[in-house]
Amino acid sequence: MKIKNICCIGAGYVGGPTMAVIAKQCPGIKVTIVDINEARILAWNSNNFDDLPVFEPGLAEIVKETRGRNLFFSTEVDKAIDEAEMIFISVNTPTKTYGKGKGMAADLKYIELCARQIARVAKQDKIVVEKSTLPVRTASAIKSILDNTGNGVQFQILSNPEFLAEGTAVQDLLNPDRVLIGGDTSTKEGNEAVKSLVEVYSNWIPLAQILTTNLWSSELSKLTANAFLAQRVSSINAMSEICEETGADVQEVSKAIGMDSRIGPKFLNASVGFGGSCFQKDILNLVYIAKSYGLNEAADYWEQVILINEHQKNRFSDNIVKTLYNTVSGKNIAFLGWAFKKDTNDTRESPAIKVADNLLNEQALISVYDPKVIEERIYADLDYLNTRSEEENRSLLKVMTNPYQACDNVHAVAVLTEWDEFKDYDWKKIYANMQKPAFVFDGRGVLNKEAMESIGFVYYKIGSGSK
Ligand SMILES: NC(=O)c1ccc[n+]([C@@H]2O[C@H](COP(=O)([O-])OP(=O)(O)OC[C@H]3O[C@@H](n4cnc5c(N)ncnc54)[C@H](O)[C@@H]3O)[C@@H](O)[C@H]2O)c1
Ligand SMILES: O=c1ccn([C@@H]2O[C@H](COP(=O)(O)OP(=O)(O)O[C@H]3O[C@H](CO)[C@@H](O)[C@H](O)[C@H]3O)[C@@H](O)[C@H]2O)c(=O)[nH]1
Repeated sequence: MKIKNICCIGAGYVGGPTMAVIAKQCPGIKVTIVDINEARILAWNSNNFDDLPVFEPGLAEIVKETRGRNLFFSTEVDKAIDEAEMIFISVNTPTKTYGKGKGMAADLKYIELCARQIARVAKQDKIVVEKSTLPVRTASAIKSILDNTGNGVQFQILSNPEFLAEGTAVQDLLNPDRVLIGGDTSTKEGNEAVKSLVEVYSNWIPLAQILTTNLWSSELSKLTANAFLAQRVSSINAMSEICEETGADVQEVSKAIGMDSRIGPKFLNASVGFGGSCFQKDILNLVYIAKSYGLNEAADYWEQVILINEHQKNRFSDNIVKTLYNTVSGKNIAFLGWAFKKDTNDTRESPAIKVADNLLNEQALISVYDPKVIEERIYADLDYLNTRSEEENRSLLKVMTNPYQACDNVHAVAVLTEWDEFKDYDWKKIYANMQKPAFVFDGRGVLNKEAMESIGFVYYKIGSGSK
């Protein structure tokens, strides 16, 4: 079937950019993104393109080009489902916070609601595409709901996991390493559905990069990819601690091992820990799946990736306390960066949150500057932890709109996100206005050690031994 009308349920970090790029590359397809969150849809429809709910380099330009042409944002979910031949489900699948599997399993309630809504509304055959990241075998649950509660129309389920990384979403979507499409390859209808989606992507992606598999391989490949990526970060972070004790430098070690073509140079940056909405959630989900099949050794193996990540965040804040003469009570610490990585306004699972919480427990006073994250978000992240009252969070932590103000008169500066602009600051000016000795804790390894030390800073870089 040649697709002319696509609906995407979920206008978030994945639904928004993914569909904007499909609309750009396929002017003949009408793409409607729907969401129950009215404020979010309003923001996507804003005439001020700085107000779009997702910040991604290059995204505003694409929305400007396509919105109103063949890209539409709406809260009319039923209407968009009814009109579309192909429906992407791109809703959130967070870690469960209640009941069986609490803290590990993926919460599929939003997925199920979408399936039931599609079944209720659909009056013609539809192709339903899983864009959200899902536990392996979710497609069978979606199919069961659709077939048992639908109006007798035929549904084909495809799995089309998204591999974009935030901050580079537009580039990743325009030039993906691969697109993965899983379908029911045992039936003619299943194969035809796969072909329809391949055709959509083939408008801009070479066929050799569009991989088709069975449904379960596709679903599991997404969890596997994230587990492998996060494992690399935890592996290099585990080495960073050994580097610090032995006088090795983790950046030199990364370079040395990355030049081995079997290892490769990417994803070897030691850091204060990985964040983002996916890695932790997806690995916990994988661990839960393995446990549910009784595969305890496999579960323990992958769980270690999370444990090292927790350790890395705690180790960073512990080092700040230890270095500041074992007390930060009443001391001012500036945070440069709150987002979980550069070039995004997303803060989900950002290591900055845990590091701040640890330091606030030690009664530190924190001033935060992030070029893209708004004050409201920072307080919401802290309040969500429920460690202390909202009033206390607001009195102990201040959000600044100017980095020099954030660093004014502080005892220490901590770099929590690798924003490029941090490298270009007037560090002499920052030094002059700080308490002495002036400490810098570089959790991202972005500043130049020699330059910082020559200004006079006591400079600590993650994974850099001083021995
Ligand atoms: N964020 C990423 O970089 C990324 C990358 C690849 C895959 N994923 C996966 O994609 C999925 C979506 O992630 P996200 O970051 O875009 O989430 P998000 O929270 O930014 O967006 C999800 C949206 O779905 C909406 N929604 C939920 N239930 C709905 C319903 N019944 N009807 C209409 N709208 C509904 C929410 O209001 C929200 O706006 C997740 O499964 C995630 O694991 C995320
Ligand atoms: O060498 C590295 C690489 C990454 N990170 C950190 O790891 C986290 C995740 O980074 P990244 O993977 O670049 O961003 P995400 O947007 O979380 O993307 C991941 O998660 C998405 C959601 O599933 C997938 O689609 C992507 O392929 C996968 O890279 C961030 O906190 C980074 O700072 C490091 O500390 N060191």
